[in-house]
Amino acid sequence: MEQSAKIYEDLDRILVTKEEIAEKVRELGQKITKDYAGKEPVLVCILKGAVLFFSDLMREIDLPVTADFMAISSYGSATKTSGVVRVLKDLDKDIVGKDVIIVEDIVDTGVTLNYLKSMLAHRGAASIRIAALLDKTARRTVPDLKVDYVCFDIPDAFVVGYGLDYDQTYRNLPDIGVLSPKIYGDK
Ligand SMILES: O=P(O)(O)OC[C@H]1O[C@H](OP(=O)(O)OP(=O)(O)O)[C@H](O)[C@@H]1O
Ligand code: HPA
Repeated sequence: MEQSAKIYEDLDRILVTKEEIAEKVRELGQKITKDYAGKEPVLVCILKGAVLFFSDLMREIDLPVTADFMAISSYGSATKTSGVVRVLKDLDKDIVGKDVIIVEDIVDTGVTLNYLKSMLAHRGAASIRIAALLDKTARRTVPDLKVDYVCFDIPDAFVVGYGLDYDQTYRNLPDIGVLSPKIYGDK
């Protein structure tokens, strides 16, 4: 871990190791393979945070999936959601009649996914489910949001690594850790 030693110094602790991530992602891939047997789901990656989870998860799904990408912006400052969701890059293909699985790195307040789910539902998808790597339920402000697949429930702390960032940094950590509050102060 020589290469990442410097950024690891900014963590209070490691929350989920890369081995634990790999195991859960494998299990989730197998579950989705069973649940969608006979179907060809569209996996929608929500950029940028979900990109590592997405690429690992799709390799664990033994079905003819297709992949599409959407970029959105919801965070006002680096650590606080603005509550306003903007689409920065839309899907390439339409999803009418498709079984869609939205792949996200983290559900925090739930505002982003709630918005995305209803937007994609309005476009006529046959079904929409959410697969999230992390779920921070303590911060939920959208209590009705159903998160169909979750790898890890986590406590209310700002986390980075395996795709998750603070100010666009730390996404390349193989593990997920709690960022030391001294790094972000009151941002
Ligand atoms: O449940 P919420 O409170 O809405 O927060 C979750 C959203 O916040 C993060 O995105 P971010 O805007 O940080 O973009 P990124 O994926 O590019 O890091 C994350 O990827 C979710 O999309
Ligand atoms: O804890 C978090 N870390 C990184 N990005 C996030 N977006 C919402 N919550 C988080």
